[in-house]
Amino acid sequence: MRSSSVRVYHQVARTILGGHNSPTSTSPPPSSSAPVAVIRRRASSFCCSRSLSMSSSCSSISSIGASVASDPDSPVEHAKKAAAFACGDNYVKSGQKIGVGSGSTVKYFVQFLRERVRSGQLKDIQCVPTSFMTRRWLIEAALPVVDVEQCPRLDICIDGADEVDENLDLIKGGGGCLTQEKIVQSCADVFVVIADANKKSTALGDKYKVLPIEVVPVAYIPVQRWITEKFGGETHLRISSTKCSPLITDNNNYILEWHFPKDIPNRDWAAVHAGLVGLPGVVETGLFVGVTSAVYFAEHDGSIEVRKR
Ligand SMILES: O=C[C@H](O)[C@H](O)[C@H](O)COP(=O)(O)O
Repeated sequence: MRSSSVRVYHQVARTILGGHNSPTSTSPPPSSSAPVAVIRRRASSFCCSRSLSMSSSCSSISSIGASVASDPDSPVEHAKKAAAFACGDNYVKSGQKIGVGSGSTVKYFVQFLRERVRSGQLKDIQCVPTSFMTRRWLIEAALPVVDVEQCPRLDICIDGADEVDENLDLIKGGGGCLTQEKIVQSCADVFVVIADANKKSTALGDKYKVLPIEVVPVAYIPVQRWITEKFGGETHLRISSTKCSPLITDNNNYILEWHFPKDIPNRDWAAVHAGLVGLPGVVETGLFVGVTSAVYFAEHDGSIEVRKR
């Protein structure tokens, strides 16, 4: 099922950036049949927010950079912030239990929560982070932090993505946080994504060439073999960009990067995910299939496009 779209234009940026649940906002409240809105802020250039570098010295390992430290005044960062604030204004309400994703776009969502709580527009929220870094950001913002042990049911989860296809299915895990992200997303009634427009594609793999897969360390070699035998393609162990060792996840596991074949049968990513997590030693994959309610894209020209399932 493809997402649908309608365009709505908006000329006043402060409605996006400032007005909590503003009655003048042109973004409609979410509903299953609501159209997609595009909120036009301003014309601007755009650049990629994440770099991916693969080691060429060894065919079985790869390294991946964390989010590149971007210029906070760049057009893309302004657009990411606007997308995070617009999403927050449309979905977040007082009293909610909120899953908070990971990555450079989610950092603006934490900023949104801090500002709205400080201004008194949001009250009595509880935040469940999906990574060490997000937990730190929430603590530094003096926001109430809990975990899924205390809050196993969440009203909403808002997260970033590495690729979003036309069905709003996702590849996630570029920052290595996929397992906690999947757990928190699965606890939430509604899951919404905020992402820069470079993440938008027709089919998974068009933009983001690898699927992150978290594995128990002792199993990484057999899992690599099984993936290649069962599904084709190649897998590389993700190596830390700051030490000469594998990247260790928040759960003390490794990440495999699967360069999957282009011809996944029927693009049945749910079947691929099920096959992968059935392999002994595989903890989770970065595939988020059929779970996204809406995506707020930070567009190249500074506008926001909202796609809903
Ligand atoms: O593991 C990392 C997460 O899946 C992130 O949400 C994803 O990589 C997007 O990050 P960013 O907003 O920095 O592009």
